[in-house]
Amino acid sequence: MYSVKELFYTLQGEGAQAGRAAVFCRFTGCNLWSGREQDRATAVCTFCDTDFVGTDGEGGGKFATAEALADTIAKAWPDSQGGKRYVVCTGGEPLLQLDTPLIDALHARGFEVAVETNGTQPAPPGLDWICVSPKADAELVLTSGHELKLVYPQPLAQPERFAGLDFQHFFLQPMDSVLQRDHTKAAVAYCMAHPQWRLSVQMHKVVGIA
Ligand SMILES: C[S@@+](CC[C@H](N)C(=O)[O-])C[C@H]1O[C@@H](n2cnc3c(N)ncnc32)[C@H](O)[C@@H]1O
Ligand SMILES: Nc1nc2[nH]cc(C(=O)O)c2c(=O)[nH]1
Ligand code: SF4
Ligand SMILES: [Mg+2]
Repeated sequence: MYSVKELFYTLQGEGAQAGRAAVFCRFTGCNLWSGREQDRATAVCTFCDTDFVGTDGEGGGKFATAEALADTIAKAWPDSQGGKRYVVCTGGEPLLQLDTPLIDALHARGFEVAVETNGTQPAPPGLDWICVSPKADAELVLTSGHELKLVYPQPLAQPERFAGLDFQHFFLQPMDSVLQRDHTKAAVAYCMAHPQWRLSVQMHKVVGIA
């Protein structure tokens, strides 16, 4: 059984694949925050910008089998020609639910499968794109992948801690909050001083899409 908060077609807004059309499958639940505002201050991850509680979002629901969820994801892809089908599994924490049967079912329907993860869980084999976003107070177990995307600033998770890990791309993503403009300035300055790192602007928020 898979529990999905929302499922929709949009453009990837973050990281190296920004601008690419994708079906987003947002799984319910996270191991670093309950999702309730009254628990935020005491959570391991306190800056989350996402509602991942329940199954009541656009396209959300409970799916009894990998085939049923993969069919629904395939239906969200347009009929138009060209380009590789792309699905981004996110959440909440997708690696609490994403498993080999679902990856296989998505591959069988012609999808490249990407994941956005906090890196606290091992990844099942076969993923085509792994984005790890470490959180200061959570142990990082997933130390390789395609991109490491650090929300910045996190005083107890400096970029230096992650710069030597086995990733193809290193991004700083300014923390969205009332201080977003200051965070962006700080991230720009860090990337200019440390060219290994690139800036990830959350493009979907700029252009006003989901
Ligand atoms: C909502 S999370 C879901 C996936 C997974 N739980 C994770 O944390 O990577 C998706 C992405 O948004 C980032 N994110 C969450 N809150 C943010 C914020 N306030 N500002 C910028 N990025 C944020 C996360 O670090 C992650 O890269
Ligand atoms: N457009 C868009 N791109 C995204 N990239 C990562 C997202 C996420 O919430 O995981 C996200 C999202 O919520 N929307
Ligand atoms: S780990 Fe990801 S989904 Fe969980 S609270 Fe943090 S940003 Fe949100
Ligand atoms: Mg998001």
